[in-house]
Amino acid sequence: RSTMEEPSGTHTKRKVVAVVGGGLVGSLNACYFAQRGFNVEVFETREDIRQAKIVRGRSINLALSHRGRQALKHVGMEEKIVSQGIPMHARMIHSLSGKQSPIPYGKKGQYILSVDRANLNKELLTEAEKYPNAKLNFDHKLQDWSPETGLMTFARSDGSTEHIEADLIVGCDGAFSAIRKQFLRRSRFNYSQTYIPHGYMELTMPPIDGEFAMKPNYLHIWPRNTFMMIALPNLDKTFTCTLFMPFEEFEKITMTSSASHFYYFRLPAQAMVSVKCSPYHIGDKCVLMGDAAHAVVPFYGQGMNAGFEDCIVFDEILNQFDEDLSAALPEYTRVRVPDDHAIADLAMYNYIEMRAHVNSKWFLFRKHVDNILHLLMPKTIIPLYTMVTFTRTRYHKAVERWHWQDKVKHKCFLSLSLSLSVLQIRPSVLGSVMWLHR
Ligand SMILES: Cc1cc2nc3c(=O)[nH]c(=O)nc-3n(C[C@H](O)[C@H](O)[C@H](O)COP(=O)(O)OP(=O)(O)OC[C@H]3O[C@@H](n4cnc5c(N)ncnc54)[C@H](O)[C@@H]3O)c2cc1C
Ligand SMILES: NC(=O)C1=CN([C@@H]2O[C@H](COP(=O)(O)OP(=O)(O)OC[C@H]3O[C@@H](n4cnc5c(N)ncnc54)[C@H](OP(=O)(O)O)[C@@H]3O)[C@@H](O)[C@H]2O)C=CC1
Ligand SMILES: Nc1ccccc1C(=O)C[C@H](N)C(=O)O
Repeated sequence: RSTMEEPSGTHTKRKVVAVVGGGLVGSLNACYFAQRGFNVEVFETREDIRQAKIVRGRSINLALSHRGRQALKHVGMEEKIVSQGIPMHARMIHSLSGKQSPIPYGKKGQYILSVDRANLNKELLTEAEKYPNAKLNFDHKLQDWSPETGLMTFARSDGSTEHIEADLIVGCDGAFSAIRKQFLRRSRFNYSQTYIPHGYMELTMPPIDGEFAMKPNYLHIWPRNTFMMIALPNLDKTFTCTLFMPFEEFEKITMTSSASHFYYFRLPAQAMVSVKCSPYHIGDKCVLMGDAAHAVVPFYGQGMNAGFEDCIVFDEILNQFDEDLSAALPEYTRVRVPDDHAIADLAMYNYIEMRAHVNSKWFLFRKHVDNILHLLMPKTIIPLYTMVTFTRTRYHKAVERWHWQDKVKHKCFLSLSLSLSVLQIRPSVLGSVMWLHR
Protein backbone atom coordinates (compact mmCIF):
# COMPACT_ATOMS: atom_id res chain seq x y z
CA ARG A 1 0.00 0.00 0.00
CA SER A 2 1.08 3.60 -0.37
CA THR A 3 1.66 5.96 2.52
CA MET A 4 -1.00 7.85 4.50
CA GLU A 5 -3.60 9.74 2.57
CA GLU A 6 -3.33 13.54 2.55
CA PRO A 7 -6.22 15.17 4.41
CA SER A 8 -8.57 16.65 1.80
CA GLY A 9 -8.16 20.35 1.09
CA THR A 10 -4.40 20.45 1.73
CA HIS A 11 -2.34 21.70 -1.18
CA THR A 12 1.24 21.41 0.01
CA LYS A 13 2.30 17.81 0.44
CA ARG A 14 3.33 17.09 4.00
CA LYS A 15 6.33 14.86 4.54
CA VAL A 16 5.58 11.27 5.43
CA VAL A 17 7.69 9.89 8.26
CA ALA A 18 7.78 6.17 9.02
CA VAL A 19 8.90 5.49 12.58
CA VAL A 20 10.00 1.86 12.79
CA GLY A 21 9.61 0.59 16.37
CA GLY A 22 6.92 1.70 18.78
CA GLY A 23 9.00 1.25 21.94
CA LEU A 24 9.92 4.13 24.24
CA VAL A 25 11.86 6.22 21.73
CA GLY A 26 9.69 5.40 18.69
CA SER A 27 6.44 6.37 20.37
CA LEU A 28 7.90 9.61 21.77
CA ASN A 29 9.41 10.42 18.38
CA ALA A 30 6.02 9.92 16.75
CA CYS A 31 4.69 12.73 18.98
CA TYR A 32 7.59 15.01 17.95
CA PHE A 33 7.07 14.48 14.21
CA ALA A 34 3.28 14.72 14.49
CA GLN A 35 3.57 17.96 16.49
CA ARG A 36 5.58 19.35 13.60
CA GLY A 37 2.75 18.53 11.20
CA PHE A 38 4.41 15.64 9.37
CA ASN A 39 2.26 12.62 8.50
CA VAL A 40 3.54 9.94 10.86
CA GLU A 41 3.15 6.19 10.70
CA VAL A 42 4.59 3.99 13.44
CA PHE A 43 5.31 0.34 12.61
CA GLU A 44 5.72 -1.96 15.59
CA THR A 45 6.44 -5.66 15.47
CA ARG A 46 4.55 -6.49 18.67
CA GLU A 47 0.79 -6.43 19.22
CA ASP A 48 -0.56 -3.32 20.94
CA ILE A 49 0.84 -3.61 24.48
CA ARG A 50 -2.18 -1.68 25.78
CA GLN A 51 -4.30 -4.71 24.98
CA ALA A 52 -1.76 -7.40 25.86
CA LYS A 53 -2.12 -9.42 29.08
CA ILE A 54 1.64 -9.76 29.57
CA VAL A 55 4.11 -7.16 28.31
CA ARG A 56 7.47 -8.72 27.51
CA GLY A 57 10.35 -6.37 27.89
CA ARG A 58 13.78 -5.61 29.15
CA SER A 59 13.23 -4.25 32.64
CA ILE A 60 10.16 -3.65 34.79
CA ASN A 61 11.13 -0.14 35.79
CA LEU A 62 13.56 2.55 34.69
CA ALA A 63 15.30 5.58 36.16
CA LEU A 64 14.04 8.74 34.48
CA SER A 65 16.15 11.86 34.86
CA HIS A 66 16.50 15.41 33.53
CA ARG A 67 17.18 14.68 29.85
CA GLY A 68 14.25 12.32 29.58
CA ARG A 69 12.01 14.72 31.49
CA GLN A 70 12.92 17.61 29.20
CA ALA A 71 12.05 15.50 26.17
CA LEU A 72 8.68 14.57 27.68
CA LYS A 73 8.05 18.21 28.59
CA HIS A 74 8.34 19.19 24.94
CA VAL A 75 5.26 17.11 24.11
CA GLY A 76 3.41 18.08 27.30
CA MET A 77 3.90 14.75 29.06
CA GLU A 78 6.41 15.50 31.80
CA GLU A 79 3.95 16.22 34.59
CA LYS A 80 1.85 13.13 33.95
CA ILE A 81 4.82 10.75 33.87
CA VAL A 82 6.56 12.37 36.84
CA SER A 83 3.36 12.08 38.92
CA GLN A 84 3.44 8.31 38.27
CA GLY A 85 7.10 7.96 39.29
CA ILE A 86 8.79 7.43 42.65
CA PRO A 87 11.60 9.87 43.51
CA MET A 88 14.92 8.30 44.47
CA HIS A 89 17.09 10.90 46.23
CA ALA A 90 20.14 8.76 46.92
CA ARG A 91 21.85 5.45 46.50
CA MET A 92 21.27 3.33 49.60
CA ILE A 93 24.34 1.16 50.12
CA HIS A 94 23.75 -2.18 51.87
CA SER A 95 26.99 -3.42 53.42
CA LEU A 96 27.81 -7.08 54.08
CA SER A 97 26.97 -6.56 57.74
CA GLY A 98 23.52 -5.26 56.77
CA LYS A 99 24.28 -1.62 57.53
CA GLN A 100 22.54 0.87 55.21
CA SER A 101 24.22 4.19 54.27
CA PRO A 102 22.82 6.73 51.80
CA ILE A 103 24.90 8.54 49.17
CA PRO A 104 22.83 11.49 47.83
CA TYR A 105 22.60 11.86 44.05
CA GLY A 106 22.95 15.62 44.11
CA LYS A 107 21.87 18.67 46.09
CA LYS A 108 18.76 18.68 48.27
CA GLY A 109 15.72 18.37 46.02
CA GLN A 110 17.58 16.60 43.20
CA TYR A 111 16.41 13.07 42.47
CA ILE A 112 15.90 10.49 39.77
CA LEU A 113 12.53 8.80 39.29
CA SER A 114 11.62 5.14 39.19
CA VAL A 115 9.00 4.74 36.43
CA ASP A 116 7.16 1.71 35.12
CA ARG A 117 8.44 0.86 31.62
CA ALA A 118 5.24 -0.72 30.29
CA ASN A 119 3.09 2.12 31.61
CA LEU A 120 5.40 4.75 30.12
CA ASN A 121 5.30 3.00 26.74
CA LYS A 122 1.48 2.76 26.88
CA GLU A 123 1.13 6.46 27.80
CA LEU A 124 3.42 7.46 24.92
CA LEU A 125 1.47 5.35 22.42
CA THR A 126 -1.80 6.86 23.62
CA GLU A 127 -0.33 10.34 23.32
CA ALA A 128 0.95 9.69 19.79
CA GLU A 129 -2.48 8.41 18.78
CA LYS A 130 -4.09 11.70 19.81
CA TYR A 131 -2.55 13.44 16.80
CA PRO A 132 -4.86 13.17 13.76
CA ASN A 133 -1.77 13.01 11.52
CA ALA A 134 -0.25 10.01 13.37
CA LYS A 135 -1.18 6.37 12.88
CA LEU A 136 0.02 3.32 14.80
CA ASN A 137 0.44 0.01 12.98
CA PHE A 138 1.01 -2.97 15.26
CA ASP A 139 1.95 -6.50 14.15
CA HIS A 140 4.23 -4.95 11.49
CA LYS A 141 7.72 -6.39 11.62
CA LEU A 142 10.22 -4.68 9.34
CA GLN A 143 11.89 -7.33 7.21
CA ASP A 144 13.82 -5.28 4.73
CA TRP A 145 14.04 -1.80 3.22
CA SER A 146 15.81 -0.04 0.40
CA PRO A 147 18.03 2.99 1.10
CA GLU A 148 17.64 3.97 -2.56
CA THR A 149 13.85 4.10 -2.75
CA GLY A 150 12.81 4.12 0.91
CA LEU A 151 10.53 1.15 0.20
CA MET A 152 9.99 -0.99 3.31
CA THR A 153 8.70 -4.55 3.58
CA PHE A 154 6.76 -5.55 6.67
CA ALA A 155 5.76 -9.06 7.73
CA ARG A 156 2.43 -9.67 9.46
CA SER A 157 1.72 -12.59 11.79
CA ASP A 158 -0.89 -13.99 9.35
CA GLY A 159 1.97 -14.57 6.91
CA SER A 160 1.17 -11.62 4.62
CA THR A 161 3.61 -8.84 3.74
CA GLU A 162 3.09 -5.12 3.16
CA HIS A 163 5.22 -2.73 1.13
CA ILE A 164 5.27 0.86 2.30
CA GLU A 165 7.13 4.02 1.19
CA ALA A 166 8.03 7.09 3.19
CA ASP A 167 9.97 10.34 2.75
CA LEU A 168 11.90 9.71 5.96
CA ILE A 169 12.49 6.44 7.82
CA VAL A 170 13.32 6.77 11.51
CA GLY A 171 14.88 3.59 12.88
CA CYS A 172 13.79 3.27 16.54
CA ASP A 173 13.74 -0.52 16.50
CA GLY A 174 16.06 -1.12 19.43
CA ALA A 175 19.40 -2.75 20.11
CA PHE A 176 19.04 -5.38 17.37
CA SER A 177 17.69 -2.92 14.81
CA ALA A 178 16.58 -4.35 11.47
CA ILE A 179 16.88 -0.86 9.94
CA ARG A 180 20.57 -0.78 10.94
CA LYS A 181 21.24 -3.94 8.92
CA GLN A 182 21.18 -1.90 5.70
CA PHE A 183 23.72 0.51 7.20
CA LEU A 184 26.11 -2.41 7.74
CA ARG A 185 26.20 -3.07 3.99
CA ARG A 186 27.43 0.44 3.25
CA SER A 187 30.96 1.66 2.83
CA ARG A 188 32.44 3.84 5.61
CA PHE A 189 29.89 2.75 8.19
CA ASN A 190 31.65 2.15 11.50
CA TYR A 191 30.15 -0.41 13.81
CA SER A 192 31.17 -2.15 17.01
CA GLN A 193 29.26 -4.26 19.47
CA THR A 194 30.44 -5.62 22.79
CA TYR A 195 28.67 -8.08 25.04
CA ILE A 196 29.93 -7.65 28.57
CA PRO A 197 30.71 -10.92 30.42
CA HIS A 198 28.02 -10.16 33.02
CA GLY A 199 24.31 -10.91 32.77
CA TYR A 200 21.27 -9.76 34.72
CA MET A 201 18.23 -11.28 36.30
CA GLU A 202 15.20 -9.53 37.72
CA LEU A 203 13.54 -10.59 40.98
CA THR A 204 10.57 -9.10 42.83
CA MET A 205 10.68 -8.11 46.49
CA PRO A 206 7.07 -8.15 47.74
CA PRO A 207 5.66 -5.66 50.29
CA ILE A 208 5.70 -6.58 53.99
CA ASP A 209 2.35 -6.07 55.75
CA GLY A 210 1.20 -3.99 52.80
CA GLU A 211 4.18 -1.63 53.01
CA PHE A 212 7.48 -1.31 51.12
CA ALA A 213 9.97 -3.83 52.51
CA MET A 214 12.70 -1.13 52.49
CA LYS A 215 12.79 2.68 52.39
CA PRO A 216 11.15 3.56 49.06
CA ASN A 217 12.85 6.80 48.03
CA TYR A 218 16.24 5.27 47.28
CA LEU A 219 17.95 3.22 44.64
CA HIS A 220 19.16 0.35 46.82
CA ILE A 221 22.53 -1.21 46.02
CA TRP A 222 24.25 -4.31 47.41
CA PRO A 223 27.77 -3.69 46.02
CA ARG A 224 29.89 -6.82 46.24
CA ASN A 225 32.88 -5.73 44.13
CA THR A 226 32.66 -8.43 41.45
CA PHE A 227 28.86 -8.33 41.27
CA MET A 228 25.94 -6.34 42.64
CA MET A 229 22.22 -6.26 43.15
CA ILE A 230 20.09 -3.13 42.88
CA ALA A 231 16.44 -2.46 43.72
CA LEU A 232 14.08 0.21 42.39
CA PRO A 233 10.66 0.87 43.96
CA ASN A 234 7.31 0.36 42.19
CA LEU A 235 3.94 2.02 42.85
CA ASP A 236 2.46 -1.31 44.05
CA LYS A 237 4.96 -1.21 46.96
CA THR A 238 7.13 -3.95 45.51
CA PHE A 239 10.76 -3.49 44.57
CA THR A 240 12.23 -4.79 41.35
CA CYS A 241 15.64 -6.16 42.23
CA THR A 242 18.18 -6.75 39.48
CA LEU A 243 21.14 -9.00 40.08
CA PHE A 244 24.15 -8.26 37.86
CA MET A 245 26.82 -10.94 37.87
CA PRO A 246 29.28 -12.79 35.61
CA PHE A 247 27.47 -15.46 33.57
CA GLU A 248 29.65 -18.22 35.11
CA GLU A 249 28.41 -17.25 38.57
CA PHE A 250 24.79 -17.48 37.41
CA GLU A 251 25.55 -20.93 36.05
CA LYS A 252 27.04 -22.00 39.40
CA ILE A 253 23.94 -20.80 41.26
CA THR A 254 21.64 -22.62 38.85
CA MET A 255 23.56 -25.83 39.42
CA THR A 256 23.89 -25.73 43.22
CA SER A 257 21.12 -27.59 44.98
CA SER A 258 20.92 -25.02 47.81
CA ALA A 259 19.72 -22.31 45.46
CA SER A 260 18.00 -24.18 42.68
CA HIS A 261 14.71 -24.42 44.57
CA PHE A 262 14.21 -20.70 43.94
CA TYR A 263 12.29 -20.88 40.70
CA TYR A 264 13.77 -17.62 39.42
CA PHE A 265 17.25 -19.03 39.15
CA ARG A 266 15.91 -21.38 36.51
CA LEU A 267 15.28 -18.42 34.21
CA PRO A 268 18.29 -17.63 32.05
CA ALA A 269 20.24 -14.49 32.86
CA GLN A 270 19.89 -11.82 30.16
CA ALA A 271 22.81 -10.46 28.18
CA MET A 272 23.91 -6.83 28.00
CA VAL A 273 25.30 -5.33 24.84
CA SER A 274 26.91 -2.01 23.99
CA VAL A 275 26.59 -0.88 20.37
CA LYS A 276 28.45 2.06 18.88
CA CYS A 277 28.08 3.10 15.26
CA SER A 278 28.49 6.06 12.94
CA PRO A 279 27.03 7.71 10.87
CA TYR A 280 23.46 7.64 12.13
CA HIS A 281 21.96 8.55 8.77
CA ILE A 282 21.78 7.53 5.11
CA GLY A 283 21.37 10.51 2.78
CA ASP A 284 18.12 12.32 3.46
CA LYS A 285 16.22 9.04 3.73
CA CYS A 286 16.92 7.35 7.03
CA VAL A 287 18.10 8.12 10.55
CA LEU A 288 18.74 5.90 13.59
CA MET A 289 17.72 6.93 17.11
CA GLY A 290 17.55 5.37 20.58
CA ASP A 291 19.05 1.92 21.12
CA ALA A 292 19.12 1.31 17.35
CA ALA A 293 21.84 3.97 17.19
CA HIS A 294 23.44 3.44 20.60
CA ALA A 295 22.55 0.53 22.85
CA VAL A 296 24.41 1.09 26.11
CA VAL A 297 24.83 -1.08 29.18
CA PRO A 298 22.21 -0.05 31.75
CA PHE A 299 24.47 1.06 34.60
CA TYR A 300 24.10 4.84 34.34
CA GLY A 301 20.33 4.62 33.96
CA GLN A 302 20.75 6.77 30.83
CA GLY A 303 19.83 4.56 27.84
CA MET A 304 16.25 5.73 27.55
CA ASN A 305 17.16 9.24 28.70
CA ALA A 306 19.74 9.49 25.92
CA GLY A 307 17.24 8.11 23.40
CA PHE A 308 14.65 10.65 24.51
CA GLU A 309 17.26 13.40 24.23
CA ASP A 310 17.94 12.23 20.64
CA CYS A 311 14.35 13.31 19.87
CA ILE A 312 14.92 16.84 21.23
CA VAL A 313 18.27 17.19 19.46
CA PHE A 314 16.80 16.11 16.11
CA ASP A 315 13.87 18.46 16.61
CA GLU A 316 16.21 21.37 17.35
CA ILE A 317 18.21 20.58 14.23
CA LEU A 318 15.07 20.41 12.07
CA ASN A 319 14.21 23.93 13.29
CA GLN A 320 17.73 25.13 12.58
CA PHE A 321 17.64 23.81 8.99
CA ASP A 322 14.04 24.68 8.25
CA GLU A 323 13.14 20.99 7.89
CA ASP A 324 15.62 20.44 5.04
CA LEU A 325 16.32 16.74 5.60
CA SER A 326 19.40 16.66 3.37
CA ALA A 327 21.09 19.14 5.74
CA ALA A 328 19.49 18.04 9.02
CA LEU A 329 20.45 14.35 8.89
CA PRO A 330 24.24 14.82 8.51
CA GLU A 331 24.14 17.53 11.17
CA TYR A 332 22.37 15.14 13.53
CA THR A 333 25.14 12.57 13.03
CA ARG A 334 27.80 15.26 13.54
CA VAL A 335 26.27 16.54 16.76
CA ARG A 336 24.98 13.37 18.33
CA VAL A 337 27.59 10.66 17.70
CA PRO A 338 30.22 12.04 20.13
CA ASP A 339 27.62 12.39 22.86
CA ASP A 340 26.10 8.93 22.48
CA HIS A 341 29.57 7.37 22.36
CA ALA A 342 30.49 9.25 25.53
CA ILE A 343 27.47 7.95 27.47
CA ALA A 344 28.24 4.42 26.26
CA ASP A 345 31.69 4.69 27.89
CA LEU A 346 30.33 6.34 31.04
CA ALA A 347 27.79 3.55 31.41
CA MET A 348 30.61 0.98 31.44
CA TYR A 349 32.48 3.06 34.04
CA ASN A 350 29.44 3.41 36.31
CA TYR A 351 29.18 -0.37 36.75
CA ILE A 352 32.58 -0.37 38.46
CA GLU A 353 31.61 2.67 40.53
CA MET A 354 28.36 1.03 41.65
CA ARG A 355 29.61 -2.45 42.41
CA ALA A 356 33.09 -1.61 43.82
CA HIS A 357 34.04 2.06 44.27
CA VAL A 358 31.12 2.79 46.60
CA ASN A 359 32.73 0.34 49.06
CA SER A 360 35.87 2.45 49.27
CA LYS A 361 36.35 5.14 51.93
CA TRP A 362 38.64 7.01 49.55
CA PHE A 363 35.89 7.18 46.90
CA LEU A 364 33.35 8.38 49.47
CA PHE A 365 35.79 11.02 50.72
CA ARG A 366 36.37 12.33 47.17
CA LYS A 367 32.65 12.43 46.51
CA HIS A 368 32.23 14.45 49.70
CA VAL A 369 34.98 16.86 48.64
CA ASP A 370 33.33 17.23 45.22
CA ASN A 371 30.01 18.11 46.82
CA ILE A 372 31.61 20.70 49.09
CA LEU A 373 33.54 22.25 46.19
CA HIS A 374 30.32 22.33 44.15
CA LEU A 375 28.55 24.17 46.96
CA LEU A 376 31.44 26.68 47.25
CA MET A 377 32.01 27.12 43.48
CA PRO A 378 28.82 25.93 41.77
CA LYS A 379 29.90 27.15 38.34
CA THR A 380 33.48 25.83 38.43
CA ILE A 381 33.21 22.39 40.00
CA ILE A 382 30.20 20.30 39.00
CA PRO A 383 30.20 16.61 39.91
CA LEU A 384 30.08 14.29 36.87
CA TYR A 385 26.90 12.61 38.12
CA THR A 386 25.17 15.99 38.36
CA MET A 387 26.17 16.98 34.81
CA VAL A 388 24.98 13.67 33.38
CA THR A 389 21.81 13.29 35.38
CA PHE A 390 20.53 16.74 36.28
CA THR A 391 21.57 18.88 33.30
CA ARG A 392 21.57 18.71 29.51
CA THR A 393 25.32 19.33 29.32
CA ARG A 394 26.40 17.42 26.23
CA TYR A 395 27.64 14.01 27.38
CA HIS A 396 31.04 14.39 25.73
CA LYS A 397 31.45 17.87 27.24
CA ALA A 398 30.60 16.43 30.66
CA VAL A 399 33.41 13.90 30.24
CA GLU A 400 35.89 16.60 29.13
CA ARG A 401 34.93 18.79 32.05
CA TRP A 402 35.20 15.89 34.48
CA HIS A 403 38.83 15.31 33.40
CA TRP A 404 39.58 19.03 33.54
CA GLN A 405 38.11 19.34 37.04
CA ASP A 406 40.21 16.41 38.22
CA LYS A 407 43.33 18.17 36.96
CA VAL A 408 42.35 21.42 38.72
CA LYS A 409 41.64 19.58 41.98
CA HIS A 410 44.97 17.77 41.67
CA LYS A 411 46.84 21.08 41.24
CA CYS A 412 44.98 22.61 44.21
CA PHE A 413 45.94 19.67 46.43
CA LEU A 414 49.56 19.93 45.30
CA SER A 415 49.69 23.65 46.10
CA LEU A 416 48.06 22.98 49.45
CA SER A 417 50.62 20.29 50.19
CA LEU A 418 53.49 22.62 49.23
CA SER A 419 52.13 25.40 51.45
CA LEU A 420 51.84 22.97 54.31
CA SER A 421 55.43 21.86 53.81
CA VAL A 422 56.66 25.48 53.72
CA LEU A 423 54.81 26.02 56.97
CA GLN A 424 56.66 22.91 58.22
CA ILE A 425 53.58 20.88 58.94
CA ARG A 426 54.52 17.39 60.05
CA PRO A 427 55.58 15.16 57.13
CA SER A 428 53.06 12.50 58.15
CA VAL A 429 50.20 15.00 57.66
CA LEU A 430 51.68 16.09 54.35
CA GLY A 431 52.10 12.47 53.37
CA SER A 432 48.48 11.70 53.97
CA VAL A 433 47.37 14.74 51.98
CA MET A 434 49.55 13.59 49.07
CA TRP A 435 48.26 10.06 49.43
CA LEU A 436 44.68 11.26 49.44
CA HIS A 437 45.27 12.93 46.16
CA ARG A 438 47.09 10.14 44.36
C1 LIG B 1 18.06 -4.07 32.43
C2 LIG B 1 17.95 -2.73 31.80
C3 LIG B 1 17.67 -1.64 32.60
C4 LIG B 1 17.58 -0.37 32.03
N1 LIG B 1 17.35 0.70 32.85
C5 LIG B 1 17.31 1.94 32.32
C6 LIG B 1 17.08 3.07 33.15
O1 LIG B 1 16.92 2.96 34.35
N2 LIG B 1 17.06 4.30 32.58
C7 LIG B 1 17.24 4.48 31.25
O2 LIG B 1 17.24 5.64 30.80
N3 LIG B 1 17.45 3.42 30.43
C8 LIG B 1 17.48 2.17 30.93
N4 LIG B 1 17.68 1.08 30.11
C9 LIG B 1 17.85 1.31 28.66
C10 LIG B 1 16.49 1.39 27.98
O3 LIG B 1 15.76 0.23 28.22
C11 LIG B 1 16.66 1.57 26.49
O4 LIG B 1 17.62 2.55 26.23
C12 LIG B 1 15.34 1.98 25.84
O5 LIG B 1 14.39 0.96 25.98
C13 LIG B 1 15.55 2.28 24.36
O6 LIG B 1 14.34 2.55 23.76
P1 LIG B 1 14.15 2.23 22.21
O7 LIG B 1 12.77 2.66 21.90
O8 LIG B 1 15.28 2.80 21.45
O9 LIG B 1 14.29 0.66 22.10
P2 LIG B 1 13.29 -0.45 22.66
O10 LIG B 1 12.69 -0.01 23.93
O11 LIG B 1 14.03 -1.74 22.61
O12 LIG B 1 12.12 -0.47 21.57
C14 LIG B 1 12.32 -0.95 20.27
C15 LIG B 1 10.98 -1.31 19.69
O13 LIG B 1 11.15 -1.69 18.33
C16 LIG B 1 10.40 -2.85 18.09
N5 LIG B 1 11.04 -3.57 16.98
C17 LIG B 1 12.19 -4.29 17.01
N6 LIG B 1 12.47 -4.80 15.81
C18 LIG B 1 11.48 -4.37 14.99
C19 LIG B 1 11.21 -4.58 13.60
N7 LIG B 1 12.01 -5.33 12.85
N8 LIG B 1 10.10 -4.00 13.07
C20 LIG B 1 9.28 -3.24 13.83
N9 LIG B 1 9.47 -3.03 15.14
C21 LIG B 1 10.57 -3.58 15.72
C22 LIG B 1 10.42 -3.61 19.40
O14 LIG B 1 9.35 -4.52 19.49
C23 LIG B 1 10.31 -2.48 20.41
O15 LIG B 1 8.98 -2.15 20.72
C24 LIG B 1 17.77 -0.20 30.64
C25 LIG B 1 18.05 -1.30 29.83
C26 LIG B 1 18.13 -2.56 30.39
C27 LIG B 1 18.45 -3.73 29.50
N1 LIG C 1 21.73 -2.52 25.96
C1 LIG C 1 21.44 -3.75 26.29
O1 LIG C 1 22.18 -4.31 27.00
C2 LIG C 1 20.23 -4.43 25.74
C3 LIG C 1 20.08 -5.75 25.95
N2 LIG C 1 19.07 -6.44 25.37
C4 LIG C 1 19.00 -7.86 25.55
O2 LIG C 1 18.64 -8.45 24.33
C5 LIG C 1 17.68 -9.44 24.46
C6 LIG C 1 16.40 -9.09 23.71
O3 LIG C 1 15.66 -8.14 24.37
P1 LIG C 1 14.26 -7.52 23.82
O4 LIG C 1 14.52 -6.82 22.54
O5 LIG C 1 13.62 -6.75 24.87
O6 LIG C 1 13.29 -8.72 23.66
P2 LIG C 1 13.16 -9.91 22.64
O7 LIG C 1 13.92 -11.04 23.21
O8 LIG C 1 11.70 -10.03 22.39
O9 LIG C 1 13.86 -9.45 21.25
C7 LIG C 1 13.16 -8.77 20.25
C8 LIG C 1 13.74 -9.15 18.90
O10 LIG C 1 15.11 -8.72 18.81
C9 LIG C 1 15.85 -9.67 18.06
N3 LIG C 1 16.95 -10.15 18.89
C10 LIG C 1 16.92 -10.52 20.20
N4 LIG C 1 18.13 -10.91 20.61
C11 LIG C 1 18.94 -10.76 19.56
C12 LIG C 1 20.33 -10.99 19.35
N5 LIG C 1 21.12 -11.39 20.35
N6 LIG C 1 20.84 -10.76 18.12
C13 LIG C 1 20.07 -10.33 17.11
N7 LIG C 1 18.75 -10.10 17.25
C14 LIG C 1 18.21 -10.32 18.44
C15 LIG C 1 14.93 -10.81 17.71
O11 LIG C 1 14.46 -10.61 16.37
P3 LIG C 1 14.13 -11.87 15.38
O12 LIG C 1 12.87 -12.44 15.91
O13 LIG C 1 13.98 -11.24 14.04
O14 LIG C 1 15.28 -12.81 15.46
C16 LIG C 1 13.79 -10.65 18.69
O15 LIG C 1 12.56 -11.09 18.22
C17 LIG C 1 17.52 -9.61 25.94
O16 LIG C 1 18.34 -10.66 26.32
C18 LIG C 1 17.97 -8.28 26.52
O17 LIG C 1 18.53 -8.44 27.76
C19 LIG C 1 18.16 -5.84 24.57
C20 LIG C 1 18.28 -4.53 24.32
C21 LIG C 1 19.29 -3.69 24.94
N1 LIG D 1 18.56 2.38 36.39
C1 LIG D 1 19.62 1.55 36.52
C2 LIG D 1 19.54 0.26 36.02
C3 LIG D 1 20.63 -0.58 36.12
C4 LIG D 1 21.78 -0.15 36.74
C5 LIG D 1 21.88 1.13 37.24
C6 LIG D 1 20.80 1.98 37.14
C7 LIG D 1 20.87 3.37 37.69
O1 LIG D 1 19.99 4.18 37.49
C8 LIG D 1 22.07 3.72 38.47
C9 LIG D 1 22.06 5.11 39.05
N2 LIG D 1 22.08 6.13 38.02
C10 LIG D 1 23.29 5.27 39.95
O2 LIG D 1 24.36 5.61 39.44
O3 LIG D 1 23.18 5.01 41.14
